[in-house]
Amino acid sequence: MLKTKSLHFAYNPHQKFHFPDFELRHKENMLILGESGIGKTTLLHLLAGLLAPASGTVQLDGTDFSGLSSGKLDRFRGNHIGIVFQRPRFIQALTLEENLYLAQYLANKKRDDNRLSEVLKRLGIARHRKARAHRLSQGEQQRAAIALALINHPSLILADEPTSSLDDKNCSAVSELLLEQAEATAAMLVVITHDQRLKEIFHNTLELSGYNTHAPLQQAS
Ligand SMILES: Nc1ncnc2c1ncn2[C@@H]1O[C@H](COP(=O)(O)OP(=O)(O)OP(=O)(O)O)[C@@H](O)[C@H]1O
Repeated sequence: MLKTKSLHFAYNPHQKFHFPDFELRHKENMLILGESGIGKTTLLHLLAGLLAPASGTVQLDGTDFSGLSSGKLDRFRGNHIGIVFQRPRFIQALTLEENLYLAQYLANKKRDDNRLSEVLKRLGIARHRKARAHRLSQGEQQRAAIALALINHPSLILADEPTSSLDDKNCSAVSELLLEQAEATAAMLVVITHDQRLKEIFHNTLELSGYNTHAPLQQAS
């Protein structure tokens, strides 16, 4: 289960974020919506343990992030959380498969060719495994970013604007792919976006509508 409680964060004293509490169980998914600059990526980074809250807690399957040293948190993230970043974070000098092997290595996992082939096949990019990341088309890079997030069987998948630069056809394909993959691995899926098209695909939504500490936000469903 993913659970947040009284999450506060500030980049500076003038802009304070207070995020609503929510819980998500395995196989559940949630869309976090809100206008540009409202704090969606900030919340996603708190859920990934990439940012530490000023106060409040994030718990994933009983592990409270605040109880982990930064090294332990990095390993925990590598093993349990898959992140689809807004801009794919590949090492451009490496091939797609080398990037995926590296992700397995960094999570202290054994090199697993079967898993790699399975993920690439499911995402329809198996023929590109020997290609360098920058040679892939935008849509292929998007799917490769999902492969990178899924390779280590995460229990939580976090996706930052995975469809914002895609046309309608690829937008549905990518969202269905994320939902399918989450379902297949009993993972939780959190997608943040300002892409209103996703409202038709995801039913559990959390709308961020303000970020001062005196205006707690509400969870909608
Ligand atoms: N590293 C940072 N240092 C200072 N301010 C930051 C930093 N990152 C983000 N901000 C500010 O915090 C606010 C929220 O940013 P965030 O990226 O979380 O918003 P967002 O809702 O994801 O926006 P978008 O939809 O445009 O990506 C913005 O005003 C942004 O300028």
